Amino acid sequence: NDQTGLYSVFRNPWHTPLTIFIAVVGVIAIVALVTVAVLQNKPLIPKYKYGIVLDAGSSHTAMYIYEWPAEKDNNTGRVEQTHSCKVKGPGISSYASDPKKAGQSLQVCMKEAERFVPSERHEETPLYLGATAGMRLLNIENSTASDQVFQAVSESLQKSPFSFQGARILSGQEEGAFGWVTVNYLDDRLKQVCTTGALDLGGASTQISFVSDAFDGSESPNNSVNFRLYGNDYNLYTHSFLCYGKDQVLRMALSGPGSISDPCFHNGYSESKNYMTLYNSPCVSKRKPVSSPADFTHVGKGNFYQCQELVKSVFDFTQCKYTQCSFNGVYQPTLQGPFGAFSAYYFVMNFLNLTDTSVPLQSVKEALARYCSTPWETIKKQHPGIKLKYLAEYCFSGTYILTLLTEGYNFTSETFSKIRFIKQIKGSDAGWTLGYMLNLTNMIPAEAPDTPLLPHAGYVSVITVIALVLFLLFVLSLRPLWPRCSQKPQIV
Ligand SMILES: Nc1ncnc2c1ncn2[C@@H]1O[C@H](COP(=O)(O)OP(=O)(O)OP(=O)(O)O)[C@@H](O)[C@H]1O
Repeated sequence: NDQTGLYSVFRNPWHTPLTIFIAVVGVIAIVALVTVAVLQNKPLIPKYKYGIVLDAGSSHTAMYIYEWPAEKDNNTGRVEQTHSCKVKGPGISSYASDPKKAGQSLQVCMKEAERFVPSERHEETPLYLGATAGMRLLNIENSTASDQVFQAVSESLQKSPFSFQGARILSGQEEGAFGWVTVNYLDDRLKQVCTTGALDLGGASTQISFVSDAFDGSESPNNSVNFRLYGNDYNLYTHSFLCYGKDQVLRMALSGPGSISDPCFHNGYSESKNYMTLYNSPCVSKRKPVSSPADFTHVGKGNFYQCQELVKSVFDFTQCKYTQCSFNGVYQPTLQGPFGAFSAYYFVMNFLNLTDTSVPLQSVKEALARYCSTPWETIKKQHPGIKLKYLAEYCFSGTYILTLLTEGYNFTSETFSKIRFIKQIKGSDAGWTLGYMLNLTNMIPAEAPDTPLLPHAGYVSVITVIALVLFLLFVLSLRPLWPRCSQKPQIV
């Protein structure tokens, strides 16, 4: 019949119930496969965990909040600083005569932490307080007062909703080593053989830490720290010089020869200062003159080269019982690799516009010499927004930094260019706090964690391509069932 004949002519050979069925099932299977692949392996909605570290330094206390994806505790480079808070007032060691105030001073930052860490995470968030050189000095001077300060800050931190893990003094070695861990963790260097050395300049101590092929720890075991991180063994050289932070060195330089007319301060600078406050530190107490007036006038004369000589006088280069030393008879192996210099190294060199280490060392010194010889009145006019105490000290601090690096640690004009002055790396402050937390939370495994073969997008693409190929093969395998077109026209 005509109607059947017409239908036969225009009928698509694929439109048989079987091919339609195969096609539908195939498409559903691919969609299902890809959906499962996408959903199964998709990163979960970020759920973060938190850790808080208080850095109780000699000049001030700072709070750092770190966060990391909850399911990735063990992966390198995933812990980030999400917030920091500067505690108002001086460092906790300055509250020796009124310890309660040390505890109270932390409260504003702790309240801030309560807002930054989601409340459902408060209870499980570890909170640490580590104290550095200021408390080391107070502990030497008056251990009862130091205990009382710790008692007061611990009581204050126990009141917070976080999981307080204790307050303690870090040894100089820990401070240096954890600073090195922080820099290398943030730089993603910990899976590599070549690491970055760490230079930290605080108010009361300074640390140098680096890996050197020439150092196996045998010559000076006290300077050796061994780590096994991500499957690599590191033998780190580290040393902390107590009293060689920039505030204490300033006292030493002031109480040394030429203390009243000071080449490290600008011409025209003149301030009345108190001898008692100058000498109330174990770093300088021995230098106190037998009979000194209550006050003295500190007058600047702005001369970099004389300042350099004065600063050099605080280092002892006369004794060394090892093959080589930095200063004060402390062993130091040959410098190796790039270095990151942070804390006061950065604050000072950044202010002086001298962070570019591709500039020859001689030109850096000349620039600093020009700055030091600028009259105090001009300096004040040029930098109206800067805290006067810092402003007055930049000439001294810059001179101390260059002298420490070159005369103290033996950086040459060539190796000076390997130093990077840094404040932060990828948004996290360089300093010991991150390394300290990573260590205490066991976040850096000794062995390298297994990494997935492919990134997520690559994985989904591979699954999709394989699914398509399988589907095509399946359809081809059904070839015998395919409807065939008749060779002859159907119209009779
Ligand atoms: N913007 C700035 N300009 C100049 N100096 C600064 C600035 N900010 C801080 N400082 C000083 O830099 C020094 C180092 O500061 P930092 O906070 O790193 O040390 P700290 O932790 O108090 O000392 P330490 O580690 O020895 O206990 C201190 O003397 C501090 O007063």
